[in-house]
Amino acid sequence: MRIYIEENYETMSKKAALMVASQIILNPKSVLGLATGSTPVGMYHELVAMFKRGEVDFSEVITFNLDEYYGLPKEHESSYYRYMMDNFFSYVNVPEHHMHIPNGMGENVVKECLEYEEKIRIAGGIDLQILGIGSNGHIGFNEPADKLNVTTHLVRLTEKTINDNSRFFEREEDVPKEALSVGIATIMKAKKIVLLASGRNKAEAIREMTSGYVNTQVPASILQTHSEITLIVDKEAGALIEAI
Ligand SMILES: N[C@@H]1[C@@H](O)[C@H](O)[C@@H](COP(=O)(O)O)O[C@@H]1O
Repeated sequence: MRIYIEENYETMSKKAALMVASQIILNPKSVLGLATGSTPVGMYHELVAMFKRGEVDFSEVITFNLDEYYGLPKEHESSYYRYMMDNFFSYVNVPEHHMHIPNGMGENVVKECLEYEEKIRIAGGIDLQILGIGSNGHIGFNEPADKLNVTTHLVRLTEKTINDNSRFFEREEDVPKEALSVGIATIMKAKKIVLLASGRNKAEAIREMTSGYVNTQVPASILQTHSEITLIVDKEAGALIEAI
């Protein structure tokens, strides 16, 4: 595992944006796995700035988002579809038919999940997967559990995640209780993975995911078994890392 401990959120975001841009410059047809949450916002804004300066072109890039709330219309201000539009897609030239976000309103969830996996496979798999991390160690919406789902699935969110994510909703009871998420193997099959974390409330999760042990109660810990994983954290999130 490559670990970069950055001075602050801004330098973390710039480094992540440079990694994405280099990937696209080397392979303009790259398939990107994208994350939401507050952590990658700075990276997206940096990529938009690079695009506006003509430093990176997304016209052949294909994207797959990790997850979406179940039962939330995509027009809802807190949907991950809206997040992606507002922070990234509306400002760059990823063709619309190249953008993929799980459909949280599909009538047949099982079919929806199978089709999502199939689309990733047909695209040739993910070249570069961007991840954030939940304060409980979740990646995508793969929540701590005794068993982890391998492929895209419907997941019941934990109280911790509902509480953490309530800041994006008017009231905590408005946070959907379920979500669609790609699975652990969907993530692990990515050729390269970059995980970002910022702030003191991620320090325990980062310590656990770099502990040298795989623990399904900290889903991100499985990333230690990936051969091309880069962790970019700010000083606060990296404060408890013990072994490098
Ligand atoms: N499903 C998303 C994750 O993909 C994200 O990594 C995590 C952390 O979010 P934040 O960056 O806002 O702390 O929260 C959400 O639950």
